[in-house]
Amino acid sequence: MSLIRNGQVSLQSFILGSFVSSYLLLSALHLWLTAAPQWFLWILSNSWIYILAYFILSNIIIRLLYWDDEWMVAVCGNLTGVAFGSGLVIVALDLHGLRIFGGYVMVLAFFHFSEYFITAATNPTTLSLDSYLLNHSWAYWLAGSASWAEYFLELWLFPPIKSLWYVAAAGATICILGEITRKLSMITAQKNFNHLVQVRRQSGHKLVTHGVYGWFRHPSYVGWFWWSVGTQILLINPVCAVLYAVTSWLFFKERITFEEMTLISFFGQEYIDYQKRVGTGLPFIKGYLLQD
Ligand SMILES: C[S@@+](CC[C@H](N)C(=O)[O-])C[C@H]1O[C@@H](n2cnc3c(N)ncnc32)[C@H](O)[C@@H]1O
Repeated sequence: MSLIRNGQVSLQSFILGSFVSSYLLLSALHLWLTAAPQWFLWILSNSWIYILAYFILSNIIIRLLYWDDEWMVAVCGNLTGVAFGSGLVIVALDLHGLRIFGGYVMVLAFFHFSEYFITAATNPTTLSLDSYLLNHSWAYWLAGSASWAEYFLELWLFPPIKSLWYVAAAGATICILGEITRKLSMITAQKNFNHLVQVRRQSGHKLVTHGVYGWFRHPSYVGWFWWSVGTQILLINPVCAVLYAVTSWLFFKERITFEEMTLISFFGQEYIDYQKRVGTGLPFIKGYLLQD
């Protein structure tokens, strides 16, 4: 599996961005940094100033290193990297008591970076800036905004519920398992996986039924469904946990029905036999069954 240039750019810029977590090392060493210039010690005196300064500096470095379409790939890679590294700083230092939110930021940032990176590694011909899924849909970011609003409102009104660390740990575990399932699907399906549901069969498109596709017919949707619900359990957001479960379920039910209509038109009896052997993987979703 070779990695095309934009995949490398994305990885390099994600790593550059995530080095914002160097704050942890530098702040631990600050007593030994007496010879450092005053302005540097001032930046180091406040984690948020350091994060902002690092973000600006890393964007300048990226502007100097990458050109044309590589630049925007690097801007997005760096953005997800800085978010991931900042989340790590917040988790490690429990900044303002926001450890759980920091963990959520790490999960979110890694998801978007890895969507691009795994697409670059497995199906590079379909790779575009959209592969970061940062511009997924207005509904996706509306849902994100609602979850941030719920988190901070409840943190303000009922702070004790936001310290149920074992609930957050269960949410983080669900996110990690969902993320692994989704990425395993992309790696298993390779060029047969596409972020956009195909309505015409591409040459070379083969039906995948092995690996995770032997467990579920829609493993990447299973992974994404549980990942999205897991983010709300991680944030200990009871309202959004229910809303995310219901809206994601409705979304995937409709999408799977449509996708299976196309898959039956591509693969005919081969897909119908596959439907008989393997379930969709999502609770109470049967898919598009011709005999119904
Ligand atoms: C976003 S991918 C999702 C794949 C699958 N629904 C899943 O959850 O892992 C959508 C594309 O995968 C293709 N696809 C779905 N299931 C497939 C399978 N078992 N074998 C090959 N292609 C498949 C569809 O044609 C569609 O273009």
